[in-house]
Amino acid sequence: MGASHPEQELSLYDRSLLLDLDFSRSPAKFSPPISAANPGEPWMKVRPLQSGDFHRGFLQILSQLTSVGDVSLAQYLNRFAQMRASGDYYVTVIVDSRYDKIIGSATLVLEHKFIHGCSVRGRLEDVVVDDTYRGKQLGKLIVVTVSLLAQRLGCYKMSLDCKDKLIPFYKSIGYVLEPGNSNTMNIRYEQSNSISANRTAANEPPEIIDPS
Ligand SMILES: CC(=O)SCCNC(=O)CCNC(=O)[C@H](O)C(C)(C)COP(=O)(O)OP(=O)(O)OC[C@H]1O[C@@H](n2cnc3c(N)ncnc32)[C@H](O)[C@@H]1OP(=O)(O)O
Repeated sequence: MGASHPEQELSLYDRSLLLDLDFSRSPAKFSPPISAANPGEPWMKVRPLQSGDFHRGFLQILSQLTSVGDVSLAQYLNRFAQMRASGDYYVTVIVDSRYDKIIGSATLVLEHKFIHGCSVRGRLEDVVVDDTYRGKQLGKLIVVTVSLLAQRLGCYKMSLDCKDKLIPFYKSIGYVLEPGNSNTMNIRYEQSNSISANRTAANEPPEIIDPS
């Protein structure tokens, strides 16, 4: 596993944003204390998603959360480049450097608004920890990391959708069910006739493919 030229890899966002996050601002309790800068083990790193993470099992770990589908390297790199160019996607991963493998991930998406004086809201998406590493505070570590990042980036609030059984997990990190305002509603669409379904990796713009 691992990319052959990691020094040429692109980072989704500026890694230095993670180094001075103040974990004492989070209501989450860590025992022993850990942070994004010091995750507790020398072989563990918390960092932005990189262009080479396709080869480090990033999509495989997402498949422990939901269906990923048959995503090619070209599709991964195109999506990575789109997210990077937008500046609104903070996909953050935990790496086990002993095996050069992704073991956890969470995404902060920034939603730009006109309301509240052109404010920015954070959305917490796609939280997952590799099943062989669960129960070791890594879920809390990655969620607190992106939640503090949202605060650092000026979000006025951060929201998430989750299954009922995970409510205690998110409550322990400071998320609350707001009375009268805690419903998730969805409408699901057939993908077959959508514009994006017809935009395959082959006919997407080739110039945004990263060389690494
Ligand atoms: C916004 C979203 O993306 S929601 C989707 C969340 N992701 C998933 O459901 C994917 C599958 N599940 C996972 O990847 C993991 O179980 C995670 C990310 C939910 C938790 O990761 P872990 O590394 O095991 O969590 P961690 O060790 O930090 O546990 C923190 C606390 O939450 C509790 N907890 C963890 N998972 C669960 C769970 N499934 N149900 C209830 N409590 C839980 C732990 O007991 C622990 O409690 P403690 O602090 O009192 O000891």
